Amino acid sequence: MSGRTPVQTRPPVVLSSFSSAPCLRDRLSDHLSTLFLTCHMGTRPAVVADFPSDEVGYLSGFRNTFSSEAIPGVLPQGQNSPLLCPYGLYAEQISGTSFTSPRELNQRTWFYRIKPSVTHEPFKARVPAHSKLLSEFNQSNSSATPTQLRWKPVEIPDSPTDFIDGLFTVCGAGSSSLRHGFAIHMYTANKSMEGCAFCNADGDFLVVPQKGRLWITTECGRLQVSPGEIVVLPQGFRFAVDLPDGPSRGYVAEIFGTHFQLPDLGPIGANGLAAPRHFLAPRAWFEEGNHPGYNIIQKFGGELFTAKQDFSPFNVVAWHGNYVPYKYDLNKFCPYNTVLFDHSDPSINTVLTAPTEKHGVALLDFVIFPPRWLVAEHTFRPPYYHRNCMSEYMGLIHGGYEAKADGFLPGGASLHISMTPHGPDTKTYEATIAQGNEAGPHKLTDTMAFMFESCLIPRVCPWALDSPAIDPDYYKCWIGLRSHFSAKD
Ligand SMILES: O=C(O)Cc1cc(O)ccc1O
Ligand SMILES: [Fe+2]
Repeated sequence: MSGRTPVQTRPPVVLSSFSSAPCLRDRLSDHLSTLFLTCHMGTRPAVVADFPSDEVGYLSGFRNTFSSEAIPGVLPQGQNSPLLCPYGLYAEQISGTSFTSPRELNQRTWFYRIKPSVTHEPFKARVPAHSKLLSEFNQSNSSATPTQLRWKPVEIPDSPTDFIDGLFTVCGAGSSSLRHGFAIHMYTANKSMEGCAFCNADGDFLVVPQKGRLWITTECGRLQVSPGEIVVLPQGFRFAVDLPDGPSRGYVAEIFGTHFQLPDLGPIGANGLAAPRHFLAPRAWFEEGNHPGYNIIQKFGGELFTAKQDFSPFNVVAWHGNYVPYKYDLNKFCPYNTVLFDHSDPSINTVLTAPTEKHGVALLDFVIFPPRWLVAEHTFRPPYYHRNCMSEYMGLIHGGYEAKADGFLPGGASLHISMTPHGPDTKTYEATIAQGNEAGPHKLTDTMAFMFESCLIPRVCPWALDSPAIDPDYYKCWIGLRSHFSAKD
């Protein structure tokens, strides 16, 4: 993938004309990357040329402690908070866990930035308010329903809509203010965010783009995320989403009070599933100069607040720490499965898990159903019929899903809440039985479905239940299942 395609991304930044210190860009040393030079030499163009390519653009590893500097020598050595930081930068820490969290869980990052993020006018309720975001679920704002729910892909709007305006909550449980729970959102958007950055004070976003790439600028640097990849934007990070392809759609899981981890591998061993080195964090990248009227849009308690400032928040010249945004390519996942008989539980393909305090019980598991070989003998190979104490929200990135012959489309979704029965539709059942025991090895191709699975029971938002995308006939996909019973086998 080339990261060098010119595209309209961030709006122009007016370069500072009053700085008494030499401008940072005049102090670039020779070995700066071309990438950096493109963005920062000369008068800053209205077009930012490129986002990083996967080959060179990122730092690799899950939960590593990273260091990154856009100008060599900027990172203070030997301490976090020198009286004067190199190049006259401000030191600022972002804490993703309490100061006293155990060391193996503790997450924080130090930013070295041109101005600290506190330099803004007071937060005010955003006008117009966003009416379709929730971060606390109760009887007054959402419904509990045990029925099987399915949605067709939501239409992408014609009117100009950016990532923030196009985000809407589907369902969730718990509360961001009690630091326990989750929300599932979708977004449909068609234009880049302009003159503003988003900051989610409520929780971490795990974004699953289904259509259209997302070019995401964060305080740690920039990430290019394509459908088939996911990105985690942790609580409190400021970010802006550009849409180089225009119309875009995707899914978002938001978790309150915890962060994602890699699952333990148990008897699988030391390797397999998602490899730590395939998680990619951005390299330091910054914008310099004045930007009058820049808005920070903060989601706090599910409501949006805005604060004005006169500079871009993407002014971090160097950083170090282990609390970072990151992306992961689902095609790099190494799936495990049954090799002789029976159907493995879907937990076998967990990419990331957000734990609760109960061992083995997830606040939110992110599980995928990637292309893979099916080889099980004398086995009903599609997902079994089941009821689960956990709740299952599913989405489809591309292709088809093995349990549904039709009706579950890329960009669509389903929700099977705790103990609600579900499983393969009638067509899938009949076709599988028709193959008989002689089915040989078969490769599932052109598919990438996923599931957000939670121990909490989500309530569904009224606009999701009333949506024109809801499939009122979903239950009919099972109604045709006939009795094959015969008292004599
Ligand atoms: O319901 C679903 O389609 C998800 C799912 C898949 C599977 O292979 C086994 C159990 C399960 O819940
Ligand atoms: Fe299921």
